[in-house]
Amino acid sequence: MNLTGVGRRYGRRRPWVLRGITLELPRGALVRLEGGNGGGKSTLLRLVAGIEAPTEGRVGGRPPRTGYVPERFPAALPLTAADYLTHLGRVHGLPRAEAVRRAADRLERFGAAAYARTPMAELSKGSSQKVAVAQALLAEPGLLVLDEAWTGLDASARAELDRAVVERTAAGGTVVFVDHDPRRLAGVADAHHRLAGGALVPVSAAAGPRVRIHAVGPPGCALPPDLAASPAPGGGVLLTVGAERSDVVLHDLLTARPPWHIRAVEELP
Ligand SMILES: Nc1ncnc2c1ncn2[C@@H]1O[C@H](COP(=O)(O)OP(=O)(O)OP(=O)(O)O)[C@@H](O)[C@H]1O
Repeated sequence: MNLTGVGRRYGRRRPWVLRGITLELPRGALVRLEGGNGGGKSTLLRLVAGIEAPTEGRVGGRPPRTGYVPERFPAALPLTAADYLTHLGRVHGLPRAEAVRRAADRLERFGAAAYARTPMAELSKGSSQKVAVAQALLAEPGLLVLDEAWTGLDASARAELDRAVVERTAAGGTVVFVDHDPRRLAGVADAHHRLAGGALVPVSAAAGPRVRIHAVGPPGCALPPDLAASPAPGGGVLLTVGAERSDVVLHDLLTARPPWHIRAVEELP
């Protein structure tokens, strides 16, 4: 998906919180956003998740299912944790038995199974945050938006969320996150941007291993969406992607109609 010339302000006479934001969020990418307090990170995440619309500009190509962990999770709901998750599963279109199964599975995964029958309003801050994370992962989203989602989780739940993020991207999902700990998913993120003065500044390219794919397509064929390529000497194109994303990209190329031919795959130093 992508944001083009996006701006957001809360009222015609209010200052712009964000302005001129253009951002590519490719399939399978893990994207980190950072910035100072009040810099507009949560606002940008709400625009990406579709919770708010931009005042100007365009947000396009959002995958069909979005999972979103807000900075403040509205925990005071008149439901137990399991009933809340089951209800959300139903909203996502799951049959009841599958919604019940996934609710139990996600609570178990984040170490919150013991609180399944606890009313949401009685959960501790950390347990409530586990439910917040569980609801975002319920529908195996194609877009996962995490606003300081690790805050308040215990060590094993934090590690589980790290694993869930890597799983989502390996499955071709896009993950966008904000976290105040600079070590969070360090070396795994494909892109890293900083918000400064309402604008987005790239921090650095991915620090992790990169893979270069030399692919040759049938005449006139287009690359699968979200892939940037440079022409290869001798024909075809060269694509450089984060190693953790290379399976998704190769799969997309080989299953394109008509399929691409992969001439070489090389790990970059
Ligand atoms: N619903 C709203 N109505 C009015 N102003 C808002 C609203 N939401 C955000 N803002 C303003 O937008 C600016 C950016 O807020 P935002 O929460 O996006 O920043 P942030 O980078 O996430 O901050 P923090 O690191 O403190 O969480 C702030 O000045 C805030 O007051």
